[in-house]
Order: sequence, then C-alpha cells, then structure tokens
Amino acid sequence: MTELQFKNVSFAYPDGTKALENLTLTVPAGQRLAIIGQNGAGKTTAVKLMNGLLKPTEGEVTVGDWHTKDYTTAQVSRKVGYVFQNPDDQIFHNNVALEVQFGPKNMGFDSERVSLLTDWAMKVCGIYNVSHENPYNLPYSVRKFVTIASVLAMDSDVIILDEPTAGQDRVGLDLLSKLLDELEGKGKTVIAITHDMEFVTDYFSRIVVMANRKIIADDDSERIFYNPSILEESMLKPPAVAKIANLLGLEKGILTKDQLLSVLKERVLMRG
Ligand SMILES: Nc1ncnc2c1ncn2[C@@H]1O[C@H](COP(=O)(O)OP(=O)(O)OP(=O)(O)O)[C@@H](O)[C@H]1O
Repeated sequence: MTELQFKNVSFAYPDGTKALENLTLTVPAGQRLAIIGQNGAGKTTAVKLMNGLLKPTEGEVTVGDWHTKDYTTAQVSRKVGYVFQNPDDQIFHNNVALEVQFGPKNMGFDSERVSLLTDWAMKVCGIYNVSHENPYNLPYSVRKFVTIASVLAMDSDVIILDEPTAGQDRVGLDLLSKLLDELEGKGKTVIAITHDMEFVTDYFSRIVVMANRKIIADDDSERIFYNPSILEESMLKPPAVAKIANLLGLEKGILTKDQLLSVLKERVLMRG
C-alpha cells in the first residue's frame, strides 16, 4: 500500500506562473480525501504532481518510497492513477472494452489478470453492458465512467478523480457512491477534486481546502463548512443543507440531509 507525501512543495509552470507554494501534506494508504477550492487555486496542479505528470520545482513529492522526480510519469502512474476531468482528453480507442483493457495490457499483466481487472472495472463502473460500443456513441456521463474503469483496471494503489460528479445524474451518483465503497473495501486511496459540496459532505471525512496556491485547511467537513474565515478566504459556498440549518437557527455541524431531517424530526416530536 502506498502513502503519498508532499514536503514543502512549490511549483511554477514553464511560463513562470506560480501554481503552488510550500505545500506539505501526507495522505496515508487507503484514505479518502477531497480537495476543494476556488478556480485556479492549484488543485489540478497538485494532483498532477501526485501522479508524476509534473515534477516539483522545489520540495519533494513521494509516492511510497519513490521520489517522483527520479521516476518517469509512466512509472509513477502505475501507483497513482488519474482520471481526468474531461473524459474526451483520455479516451482514444473506438471500443469500450479495448479502452479499458489498454492500461493493464500495456503494463504487461498476464491475460488472465487483464481479463479479471477489465471485467471488474467495467462492472463497478456500470459499463459492462456497453463494452462493445464506441465510447463516442455514449453520453458524456457514461464516457466518464469509461475513463474511470480504464484507470481502475490498472489496479493502482491510489486513484485520483477530477470532478467525478460533473454531468452525473442520480444513477451516476449512486454508481459513484458504490464505487467509493468498493475501492475502500480494496484498501485503495481515493483523492477527488470537486466543486460539488454535497458530494464532499456525503462521502469524504477528510477535506483539504486550497486557496491562492496554498493549503489553507485540512480538516473534517464540519470544521470547514462552519468556519467563516475558511469560507471567506477560499470563497467556498457551504452545502445547501448547512445554509438551511443556519437560516433555521439550528445547531452548528448539520451538513447532510439525514442530519437535517433527524434534527427537525426531534424538534417536531419535542413540540408534540
Ligand atoms: N499549463 C499551464 N501553464 C501555465 N499556467 C498554468 C497552466 N495550468 C494551470 N496554470 C495556472 O496555474 C494556477 C493553478 O491552476 P490549477 O489548474 O492547478 O487550479 P485548479 O484549482 O485546479 O482550478 P480549476 O478548479 O479551475 O480546475 C492557475 O493560475 C492556472 O492559471
């Protein structure tokens, strides 16, 4: 199992744009972590450093006992899979099964392992029944699951999901929820970048907030979404449930629909 570490990491793009300043972060193996923050805060840059697509300008990024700067992107991505925000940046086969098989085949896995991983990945991503389709004949939301399956099939210890809920309806969200449980059961680390605050509060116990190239908070959702200074600095909007609870003058810490309902029911019962 693979721990990820950033030690005093800064990064500037070749044109001189400073995207990250002095990030220090440890993600233990098997953890589920959400990275949130305004546009341009540095989230995508940070995860590209995790899977070796980018190398730190200063500081160290380690994946297990590897310093990413000593390894190629192909080598690091065997340990840290990255599902891009836009599936169309990632799909290049004209058949779903071929697309999902490509990674494990390319990694030299034997044919039995390729077939087991491909079948498992297509099933958990709900695309088994479209395995013979051209991905480009499928809706965006399903293409996104094709790219998730392609990364899962490579069996990396760490999986990064960039905006997984974008364009997903209730069916897609249910699938994602089951997928997260499945990955947790397998001991995989899952790191999601997202602007979907309901998704964060429903599924992630650890949240890293980025603003202006830095990590400004690393905590649970209650301490983040009920902390006005973090919300102001990051310009984040709390989930709708927290806003409603606030308007109703309910106690702090309510973040999910279930929590809200149970507090409201309790109050109704107390009145009755
Ligand atoms: N290839 C690039 N060349 C130069 N600057 C870049 C490049 N990619 C990103 N940047 C800049 O780096 C900074 C951090 O961008 P990044 O994409 O990491 O932010 P983000 O938090 O992921 O934003 P978003 O939520 O919009 O995806 C921004 O100022 C962005 O304009």
